[in-house]
Amino acid sequence: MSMPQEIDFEVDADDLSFATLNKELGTPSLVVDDLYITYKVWGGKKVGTGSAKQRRVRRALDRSREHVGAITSVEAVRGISFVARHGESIGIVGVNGSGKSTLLRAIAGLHPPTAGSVFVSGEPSLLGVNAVLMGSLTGERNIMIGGLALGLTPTQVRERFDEIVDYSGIGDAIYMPMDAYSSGMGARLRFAISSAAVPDVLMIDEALATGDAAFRNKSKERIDEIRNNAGTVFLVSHSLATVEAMCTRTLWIHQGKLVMDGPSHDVCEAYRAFVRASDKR
Ligand SMILES: Nc1ncnc2c1ncn2[C@@H]1O[C@H](COP(=O)(O)OP(=O)(O)OP(=O)(O)O)[C@@H](O)[C@H]1O
Repeated sequence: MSMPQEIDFEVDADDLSFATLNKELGTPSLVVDDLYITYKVWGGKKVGTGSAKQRRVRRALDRSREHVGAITSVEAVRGISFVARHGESIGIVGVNGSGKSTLLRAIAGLHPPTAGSVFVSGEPSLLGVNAVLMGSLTGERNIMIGGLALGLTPTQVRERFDEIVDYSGIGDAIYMPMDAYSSGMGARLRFAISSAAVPDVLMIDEALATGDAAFRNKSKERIDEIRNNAGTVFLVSHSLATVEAMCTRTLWIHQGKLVMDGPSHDVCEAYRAFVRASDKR
């Protein structure tokens, strides 16, 4: 799919109608203020253009740079600002490489901002449960690891163990290494662990995409439960149907920028139209 360099209908944060979006919502749970995340990639740059002979001469004249290696900057998130409130479930959509996961990881505190800030009220719980789980270990061990990452004590994890296994519905597979799970089984267990603590801020990255319809219904109930307990849920997904079903509000990220922020239906419609138009080009 070809991509335009810039999208010309960028939304100015000042124009957003928070009054409509946040009707009956709680106080802010998260403030992202002019956030920039830049990755430094070593050796990612093209060595040079021109003929092979020209490149050899250039390398001969520039030995020191060759040994140091080139550094390429990837600006994955470029000046994103928004406020999330208690009781909101927020979808994040955008094409591959638009910066969705990077934004989520920054919210979880896994990436320090290059510039700007992320303020979180209360305990931002997920904090990378996906990141801490280990495929070579059994589901049972991963429940303990994930539970501890959520801030539960070992006793609390043991108390909730049966409930997490029941919720995931994976049965005796819990005693097998997670590497042996199908993607759907892995997604179910990750979701069951991530949401075990009814966290203040739950972040879900594609985890629901592989679940079946029954599991998606269960996930929606759990998301609603977290929202009813004044939590905030973020969901990154390529499934617009899932985002529309689960999220009250959606952010559309493109080339690291926030291009639209509003009710899920409106944003998903606009994004669908953009993808259709891009496909035709
Ligand atoms: N660890 C990394 N090191 C260098 N560049 C990275 C790293 N992770 C992501 N990027 C780059 O940052 C940009 C945003 O990537 P990100 O994974 O956040 O996008 P995404 O919208 O989640 O994509 P997808 O839908 O494909 O999962 C891309 O250009 C990607 O190549």
